[in-house]
This record gives sequence, C-alpha cells and structure tokens, in this order.
Amino acid sequence: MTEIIDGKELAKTLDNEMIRQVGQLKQRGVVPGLAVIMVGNDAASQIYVRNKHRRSQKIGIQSRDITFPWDISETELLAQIDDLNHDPDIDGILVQLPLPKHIHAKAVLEHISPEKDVDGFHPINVGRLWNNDGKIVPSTPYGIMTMLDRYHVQIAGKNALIIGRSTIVGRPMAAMLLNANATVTIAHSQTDNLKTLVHAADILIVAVGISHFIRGEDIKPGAIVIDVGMNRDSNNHLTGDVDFDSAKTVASMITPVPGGVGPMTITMLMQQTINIASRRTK
Ligand SMILES: Nc1nc(=O)c2c([nH]1)NC[C@@H]1CN(c3ccc(C(=O)N[C@@H](CCC(=O)O)C(=O)O)cc3)C=[N+]21
Ligand SMILES: [Mg+2]
Repeated sequence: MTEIIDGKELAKTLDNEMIRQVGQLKQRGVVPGLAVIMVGNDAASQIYVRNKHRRSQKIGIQSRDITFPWDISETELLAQIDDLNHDPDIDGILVQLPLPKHIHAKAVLEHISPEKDVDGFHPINVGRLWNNDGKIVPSTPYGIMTMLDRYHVQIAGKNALIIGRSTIVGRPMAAMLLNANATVTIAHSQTDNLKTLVHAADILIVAVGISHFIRGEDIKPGAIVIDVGMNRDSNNHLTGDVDFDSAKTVASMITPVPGGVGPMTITMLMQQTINIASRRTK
C-alpha cells in the first residue's frame, strides 16, 4: 500500500507542538518575533506572506510585515535590515524573494545577521550546514527532513537522488541527506542518463519546476517520492513536478501537491523562529 505523506496534517500536529513551546517561552518573558520584508506587491508573494502572518498568529509568534514599493533603493533596504538586526524583539528576518533587478539579492541576504537569518541563506549558515553543524537551515528541505523523520523513513545507507541544484532547495537538501548518512546524488539540467539515476533512487526529491516531469514508469518500485514542484496549469491549479496518479502506483510513499511540501515550509520557518528565540540569554 502506498502511503500519502500528508504535509498539511503534519503541519497541524507541529503547530500544536509549537503552541506549547511558545507558551513555555512566554513564561520566561520571551515572545518569538519574525519580520517579513516584501518588496513590491507580487500577488503570489502577498498570499504567501499572508499565510505566514496567519500561521504566526495561530502559534503565538509576533509577526511584523514590512512592505516596500518596488522602486525602493538598495540602501534603504539595507538600512531597514540594520534596524531589525539590532531589534531585540526580532528573532528571525526573512526577505521575500525574488527581489527587483536593481537590488543585489546577494548583498541583501548577506546583510542579515547570520543569527537572525531564518531562511538559512546567509553564507555562514550555508557553511555550517555543509559542516554538519547547521543552526538555521533552509525551511523547504528542513520540512522534507521532518516529513521523512515523522513518517519513520530510514535514510542511512539509501540512494537519495535530488533533481535540482538551487540554493533554496537542491543544495541544502543534499547537505541534509548527506548529514543523515544517505548516499546522495544531485542531478540537474546537464545530467546524462537521468533515467538510470532515477530508477536507482530509493528516495527521490524532485525540484525542477516542470509539471509532471517524473512519471510512475520512471520510478524504482517502492521508492519514496518527494515533490517540491509548485507549477500553475492553464486553469491556475497548482501541480507538482511528479505525475501523482501514475507515481502513486509505484512508490511506497509520496507527497501530494498541494498539501505536501508547501505547508511544511511555513511550519519550519515558524519552528526556527522559536528555536532562535529559545537561545535568547536575557
Ligand atoms: N525568502 C523567501 N523564503 C521563502 O521560503 C520563499 C520566498 N522567499 N519566496 C517565495 C517562496 C514560495 N514559498 C512557499 C511556501 C509555502 C507555500 C505553501 O504553503 N503552499 C501550499 C498551498 C499553496 C496554494 O494553494 O496556493 C501547498 O503547497 O499546499 C507556498 C509557497 C516560500 N518561498
Ligand atoms: Mg536582483
């Protein structure tokens, strides 16, 4: 029987665990604070920021949304980050991506204090993760690791294939699976013989941004399939990188889209804000 990994349901379970954690912090006088900076008014980003705000309120995290017009200068944006870096009420700072072309995203991300970099995109946190000493790590792969853990997937010794090498999913996913003792392969658009690699994968993570890129016939029977894709079809419905219906008949466990990886990304953002707050000393 194929098991559906229900990210939405697991997110609810973890919300309740976080509500308790926040309650304990409040007894110490600590309220976790998350600042989300959005530049411009991209519709998809607005929905995502609103979801984060709602989830924060449910859990008891103080969330501060800061929106700037599309034409804000890089200097102004950096000044806002300086303020938040020094604000004792703020534990986590997230700058919603993508940023406008005239702003150097790399300079902005590197300006965030590594101790408040709740996305885990700062080079210090990237280095810590690859040293198997991660303190704050990217939320999407962390959410995937949490799903694998809570569904009791054995990772050590398994062939894990990640398709996609982005800095927000593929690369940190590889580091986390390596840290968990998988044998890790990263495939990408230049990879030869992808079909052979996919057929050998016990754990398959697909993050390519192409609807139905992987089908049931591609997969090793019994594989665990994690779909990171969030594509919009012609009816504006969300579709994954995996053809769920055919893959479901071959995989032993599989994540749906929506309701799989997406809800867990926000969950891990919240969890890490709480983790940072719990390290406060005063
Ligand atoms: N600095 C930064 N950090 C991010 O983590 C970040 C970002 N910028 N920019 C945009 C993307 C996108 N992203 C999503 C997270 C969760 C869902 C999510 O909850 N999806 C649900 C519902 C989606 C729906 O129905 O529209 C699901 O998959 O079931 C979606 C999108 C985080 N991002
Ligand atoms: Mg740019």
